[in-house]
Amino acid sequence: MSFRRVAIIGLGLIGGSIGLALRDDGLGTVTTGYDADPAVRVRARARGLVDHVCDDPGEAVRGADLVILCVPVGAMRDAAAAIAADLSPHCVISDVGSSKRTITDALTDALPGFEIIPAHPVAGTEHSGPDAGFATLFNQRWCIITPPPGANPAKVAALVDFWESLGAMVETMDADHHDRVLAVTSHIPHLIAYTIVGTASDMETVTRSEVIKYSAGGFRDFTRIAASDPTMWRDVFLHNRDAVLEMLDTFLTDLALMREAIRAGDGQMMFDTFSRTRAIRRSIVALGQDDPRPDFGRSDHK
Ligand SMILES: NC(=O)C1=CN([C@@H]2O[C@H](COP(=O)(O)OP(=O)(O)OC[C@H]3O[C@@H](n4cnc5c(N)ncnc54)[C@H](O)[C@@H]3O)[C@@H](O)[C@H]2O)C=CC1
Ligand SMILES: O=C(O)C(=O)Cc1ccc(O)cc1
Repeated sequence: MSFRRVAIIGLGLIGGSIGLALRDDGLGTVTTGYDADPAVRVRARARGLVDHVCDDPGEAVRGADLVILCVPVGAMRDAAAAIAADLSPHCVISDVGSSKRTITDALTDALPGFEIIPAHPVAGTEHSGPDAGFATLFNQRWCIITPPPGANPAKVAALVDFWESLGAMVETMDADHHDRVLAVTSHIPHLIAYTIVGTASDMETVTRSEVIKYSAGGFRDFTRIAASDPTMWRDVFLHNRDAVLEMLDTFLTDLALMREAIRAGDGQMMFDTFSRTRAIRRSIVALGQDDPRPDFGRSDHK
């Protein structure tokens, strides 16, 4: 089976990118969309993010065989409740949220009896909103699908095909495992970036203009991440709390070891750690998993 009518709820960076990628896929998929913000709907129409931008969530999902919720993690439950009465009984409900356990539970609660197959494209940028999306966002990027126990295998396979048709590479895993993996590979790195940029701007002995003027490559990379959407990231930390706290404890232990090595002048410890981490970066590049977007990995990008 394949999805002929796809409804996208939330027409920001991710929803808009899915709509644009579907427009370019040549499969004739019909797309509808809705966003709670009227100004976003205006921009979505102007950019042609979907074939039909609707002013009502029910109208957007009527007749759809795939509905994808592309709203902040904390808005998933309300977005699901707003479409419940208008969903076709056969349709698949999915999402793109950055954490998976609480979303799965919220969607299962809000939409009893529907086929819910959560997903997370591990692809994005620090930009958000209806002008941020682009059709190639998912090319060669991973999309993790977290089918709940008992999910219909044919519908899971159709969702895998769907993401592959957008250019993604697909992996399936359990929602709890997803949340622990992403806590360490995405959520804590964002937390570190938000914190270090905040620390630098709060310092009394270094002025804010010096921070901006002399920011070296590493700090500039942190400022890009720390420019990510505050609503989205607040929701990620509220919803992936347990996994983030668990990984954060491990990270703080390692950071304390590093502080001790610096205090004690233990160059060997630092050299060994930095050599190990350099090897990880080199494996990512060798696998072609560094960012394929032009200029994206450069320290002087905007
Ligand atoms: N930004 C990124 O790099 C990535 C984000 N994600 C996930 O994708 C989801 C969407 O993120 P973005 O597209 O970046 O956010 P965005 O802020 O660009 O777009 C979200 C849109 O949802 C709309 N919205 C909020 N509540 C709504 C509701 N109840 N009903 C309908 N529309 C509603 C907002 O008006 C906004 O236009 C989030 O759950 C996020 O965790 C996943 C991968 C990457
Ligand atoms: O901009 C970046 O570097 C990102 O890491 C984008 C991103 C943000 C959230 C996700 O759930 C997945 C990818």
